Amino acid sequence: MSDADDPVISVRDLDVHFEDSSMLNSVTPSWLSDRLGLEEDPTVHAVDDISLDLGENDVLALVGESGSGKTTLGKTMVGLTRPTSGSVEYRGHDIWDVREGEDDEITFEEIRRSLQIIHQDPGSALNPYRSVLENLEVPLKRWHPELNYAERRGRILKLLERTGISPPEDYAERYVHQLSGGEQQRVALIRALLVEPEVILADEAVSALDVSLRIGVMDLFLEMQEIFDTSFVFISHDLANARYLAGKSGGKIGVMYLGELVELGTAEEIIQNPKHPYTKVLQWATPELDPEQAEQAMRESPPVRKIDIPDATNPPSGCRFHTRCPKAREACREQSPEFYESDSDEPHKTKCFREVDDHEYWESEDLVDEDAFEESSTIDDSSAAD
Ligand SMILES: Nc1ncnc2c1ncn2[C@@H]1O[C@H](COP(=O)(O)OP(=O)(O)OP(=O)(O)O)[C@@H](O)[C@H]1O
Repeated sequence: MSDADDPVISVRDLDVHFEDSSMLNSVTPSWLSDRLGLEEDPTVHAVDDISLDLGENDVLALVGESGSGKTTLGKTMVGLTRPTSGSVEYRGHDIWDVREGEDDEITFEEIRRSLQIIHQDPGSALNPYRSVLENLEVPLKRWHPELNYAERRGRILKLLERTGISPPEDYAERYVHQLSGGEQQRVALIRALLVEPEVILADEAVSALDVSLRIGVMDLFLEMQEIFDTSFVFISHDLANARYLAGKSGGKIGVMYLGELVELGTAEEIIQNPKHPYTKVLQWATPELDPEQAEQAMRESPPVRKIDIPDATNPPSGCRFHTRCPKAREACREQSPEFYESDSDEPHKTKCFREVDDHEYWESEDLVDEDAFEESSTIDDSSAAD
């Protein structure tokens, strides 16, 4: 973070829970739920007890498997999802107090403008029946009504050119469906940038792109971040993408597991010196991070126990990863670890008792037997890192 004293977004003790409205629960009468052992109105712990800051011109890459709470955390950070408890502040103002008129020092409109989102499917933010120019005029008309048509067009053409969409006059007249996936994502980024936001939440924004196009779009994010001084919250299930973005921008990687932030640190710390056993699983499942070591590692068992991935409606007691962790001991089942500062030169925090030399973890009984590991030939990469 560029200025630790003045975060743009500040998250404190954040919980976001949902009532489970899955089909099975919503259509099952209560007498049958009882028989099937389904919990009535089970609560999904999408995000639990997370605190973090996002500074100016900062990059935070959130990684973790599907359902770990990345999107929920990101959307709550930009004011799209309401916290169940805890707070999310934009420049010292509780976003939901502002939204509900309890803080009128700034307007909610101002917050909405400052915190933008781009999605995995850029088409969802763009109207397919309008030209690129017409699509990009929408935010400018809303937020800069003082501009006339020629001024709007001038700004849009300049940004198209800057983001590598050339010739801009030609592309401005095209319809969205006439653009490639990479071009659509660039236009979605321009749409977000045109309102001069302070933070852009990019939710799996490169996942749908061909591998060859991903680097180009990530480079564009980095270039735009520098030019516009915009902070990025970048969500990805892929540790390699997270490393690329956070590493090149001097940002951080946050690793999530079952609704909790389990490790947070600079990209190099997370990649070169991972502390949490779950981060080591993600690293194992991302061989492109270090192809030389990966070849050896793939011959060994993955560092995770062979069990069904727990459910966010009923997270395990104590450390949530203890049911899969190869290092789990009795203390992990009984107590929840705090977010301990790791012993390294760069900022690095880990939610694991192994960071505390004199923790009773070290004296408690092992929970793991040798047969409990995945066969390396049968592990499903998508379950480890998807
Ligand atoms: N509106 C909602 N109502 C009920 N449950 C929800 C809702 N939104 C998310 N969840 C649940 O919250 C948990 C976290 O979901 P979330 O989408 O934040 O995870 P994620 O890490 O972004 O996953 P993915 O990569 O699959 O999008 C999941 O169990 C999900 O099913």
